[in-house]
Amino acid sequence: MALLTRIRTPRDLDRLSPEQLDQLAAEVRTFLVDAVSKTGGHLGPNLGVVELTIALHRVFDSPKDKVLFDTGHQSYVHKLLTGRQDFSKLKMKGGLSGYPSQAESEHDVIENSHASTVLGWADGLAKANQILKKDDHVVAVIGDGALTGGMAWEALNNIAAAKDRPLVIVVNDNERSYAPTIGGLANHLATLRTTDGYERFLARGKDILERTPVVGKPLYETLHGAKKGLKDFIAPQGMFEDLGLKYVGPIDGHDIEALESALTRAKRFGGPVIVHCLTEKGRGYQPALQDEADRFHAVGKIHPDTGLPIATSGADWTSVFGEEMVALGKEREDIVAITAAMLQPVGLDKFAKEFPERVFDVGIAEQHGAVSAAGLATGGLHPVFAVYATFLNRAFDQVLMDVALHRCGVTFVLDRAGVTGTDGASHNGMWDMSILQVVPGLRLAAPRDADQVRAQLREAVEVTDAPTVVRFSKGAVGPAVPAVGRVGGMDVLREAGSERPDVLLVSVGALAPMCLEIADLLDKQGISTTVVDPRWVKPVDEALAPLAADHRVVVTVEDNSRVGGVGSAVAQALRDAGVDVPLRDFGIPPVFLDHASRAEVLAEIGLTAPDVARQVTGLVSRLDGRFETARRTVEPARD
Ligand SMILES: Cc1ncc(C[n+]2csc(CCOP(=O)(O)OP(=O)(O)O)c2C)c(N)n1
Ligand SMILES: CC(=O)[C@@H](O)[C@H](O)COP(=O)(O)O
Ligand SMILES: [Mg+2]
Repeated sequence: MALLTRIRTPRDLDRLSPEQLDQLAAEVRTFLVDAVSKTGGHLGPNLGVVELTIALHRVFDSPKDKVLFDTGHQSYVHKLLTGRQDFSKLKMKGGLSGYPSQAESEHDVIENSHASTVLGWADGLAKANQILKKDDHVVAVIGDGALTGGMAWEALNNIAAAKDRPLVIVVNDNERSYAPTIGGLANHLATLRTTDGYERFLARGKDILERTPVVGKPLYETLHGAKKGLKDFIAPQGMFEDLGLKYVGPIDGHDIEALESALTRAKRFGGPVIVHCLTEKGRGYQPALQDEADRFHAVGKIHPDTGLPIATSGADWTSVFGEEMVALGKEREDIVAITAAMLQPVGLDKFAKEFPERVFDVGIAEQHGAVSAAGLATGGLHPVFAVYATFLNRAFDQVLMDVALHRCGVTFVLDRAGVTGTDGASHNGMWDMSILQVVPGLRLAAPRDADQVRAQLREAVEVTDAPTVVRFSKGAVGPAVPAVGRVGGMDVLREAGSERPDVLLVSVGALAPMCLEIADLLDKQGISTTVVDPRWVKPVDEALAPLAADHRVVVTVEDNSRVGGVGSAVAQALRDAGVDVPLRDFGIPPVFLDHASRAEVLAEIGLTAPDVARQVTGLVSRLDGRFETARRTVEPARD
């Protein structure tokens, strides 16, 4: 690491020779494999942008110039070159974020890990520079996958309209999201990739012609002057040029010299320009290159030399869902599946293998996924759209106004619901049970264990006139939590065992084991508790209000924002039923959560059994004066 450790700021790159730059790239790759194999992270994407990021920071002057990354998962090299080389706690509490972080560095801008937003940011920054007459440059790096997102095209439409507004767009084209990127855009990029770039031709032609000054130079000027016809003839630039964007490329994204040349030309262009870079996800690391599934897009801890996972997790929520989908697919031909470029991460890979014609990868296009689901349902099928909870946020209007308004039988399966933790604020699935509360007719299930995932998925796909949602956590599925009874549609997980029970504890989804632990802790305080799992949290079960009336306190516990979540809905249901029982709702506070493990985040926000039990004990004690009694008995002895 002789060179890498000497790079403290991007300006330290300026003095390096071409040979040293190649050595630096090799050192960065070695560092990435060594560090990320220990912590887990986005190894493949970052191995693919080593030379690109070095060239970017040599041509542009961050932080004066803004170097922006779409999704941000490929910003590890950027961090290494901007003074952050301790990756020992990557994505861990107190360690580096796995994405850009303004708190970490003045070189970082976009912290949002949701794809396809970088061009919007860049458009705004470029407009600000123009109005404020700042000569700062804006360069936005967007992957071929992120380019399939609708917002990217909304931004391009605006960017292309301003021919005089400098903005450099780098398309990091590695032909993959997780799997190969789908769609017409991917095909178009492939055309551009295979065409012998006009720029290369021009560069070669210029080199030859300039060596013959008498004839060459005037001839070069003539050719350059006729470049439109020449360009179309030699290398059709397709839609980017048709949109009015200057296109530079395709450029070898692993050739620092070629990259610097293209980026320098783009920087000087004085308007919006696209630099199309061809890169290789996982480059330089054989295990990644051999991994056809996703080229080590996001890995856990791995053996650095083999790439094999160190810890193999047991059954997880995702695989339980994926297996039940295959069973359902065999039973019902109308069941089809949708993914937004995440077939394997959401567990649809087995379904796709079994029913290749009944699964649709729409690209990173959740809004389109939801609307096309409305079309599929209207056409007589039952689509199951599997998506991470946090990514459904952007398709809220489509769920509301296309799926629900038209009473379409569409099932949304939200993986990574609740606190995920290590991917930072924008990855927590903490908003779905709030924003979806307002969707008329929508039914929302939160399974508590594997059996309930299977059961509630089956119940969901039976609904043909409204959207249904099944949401579950990230990672290993918890222990089976059997019901001991039933009230209305709700499972009773624990009887209070007393005539006038103190607490009705409404347990939501995967927090069931924690809720049973809370009941045990309350039991030790002489507080009797009934624990119920509503299973379908929206609409609130009609039996809940009468059941609450038989208790002295209602407590709800959910892995979702407290604001507008299940607790709020239950409180409203009690009010509507005229049941005047105190309610205390426990959930995630309305804040952005810093990256840490799920357990660390839950502890930080007080969503643990001891924390909840302590607060409920205080509430019950205050209710019946026990607190007063207790205080009197502990008053200091009179002297
Ligand atoms: C809205 C949204 N949907 C899905 C994801 C999950 N995701 C993260 S990276 C990625 C693939 C990105 O592909 P690309 O933009 O080509 O970047 P690469 O990893 O190839 O560098 C996806 C689908 C996301 N971050 N945001
Ligand atoms: C950057 C991105 O959005 C995905 O790669 C995400 O980080 C994957 O999350 P999981 O590791 O939970 O599948
Ligand atoms: Mg890509």
